[in-house]
Amino acid sequence: MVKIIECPRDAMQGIKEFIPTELKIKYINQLLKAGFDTIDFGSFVSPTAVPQMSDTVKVLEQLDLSGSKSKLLAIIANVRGAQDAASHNEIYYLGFPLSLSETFQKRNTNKSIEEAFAQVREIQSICEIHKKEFVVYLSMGFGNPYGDPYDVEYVKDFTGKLFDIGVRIVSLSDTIGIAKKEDLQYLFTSLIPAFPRIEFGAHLHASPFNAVDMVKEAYKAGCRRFDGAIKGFGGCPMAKDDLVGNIPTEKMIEYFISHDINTGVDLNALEEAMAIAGKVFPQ
Ligand SMILES: CC(C)C(=O)C(=O)O
Repeated sequence: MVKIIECPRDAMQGIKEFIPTELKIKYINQLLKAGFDTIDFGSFVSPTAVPQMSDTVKVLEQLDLSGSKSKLLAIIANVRGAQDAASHNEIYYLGFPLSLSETFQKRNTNKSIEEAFAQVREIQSICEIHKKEFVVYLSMGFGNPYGDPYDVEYVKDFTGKLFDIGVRIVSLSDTIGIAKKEDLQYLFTSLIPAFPRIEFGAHLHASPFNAVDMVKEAYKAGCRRFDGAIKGFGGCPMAKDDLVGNIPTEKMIEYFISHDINTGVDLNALEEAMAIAGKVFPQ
């Protein structure tokens, strides 16, 4: 069994033209019928920084969770966002991107890694108080284009610090799609045995041509938690001008089905969601 985290938030956030709230609601409600483990549905971040996500609360209010086995995840970028998100009972996971690259951390949040880590500490305790699960995304998890220090020992050390403050889910995020198969293999096979009490995930960005190969490599290396977005839409608008898409969910599912690996996803409901995606995203 693998956990599939469908990320309409990541797919939508970089689109300049505002997607009508009603259409977002319709799309996410269909995704909720498809049986994904989790839906990364929105973010509690500055509407100036990410205007597309400014209607996250309105969207949340109209989501139909009855009968859905999916859990909702909201991305947050600071303590205030965490408090806002934690006040909503429907939200199960808070997800915080913490960069392994000092340059990207500053560019993305105007904070140093040390300052961001102090926020992680506070958010961890907010999650404990509000009984939320906390997912830390290690952005630039496979290296960075800025020449900032990076190697597997550095990632291990970072993960150890997160473990020490109580974090139990860490998702390695290939923010700009630079991971190679060997990196996935090396990183997951080093981290998973070193931290048996942490659930590791893969939030990959890749071209449609090598997306499935990347998933395959991460799976072989022991990863069981995978983020994706239907048709590979999306990418991080803070990282690059030309977005590198998400892993196309339907391709990932095709791969798992062909290897008899259960995803829990209902293919008919997925197909219906893909039809709506055609209206949500500019082609
Ligand atoms: C917030 C994280 C998960 C992200 O979208 C990324 O790093 O691409």
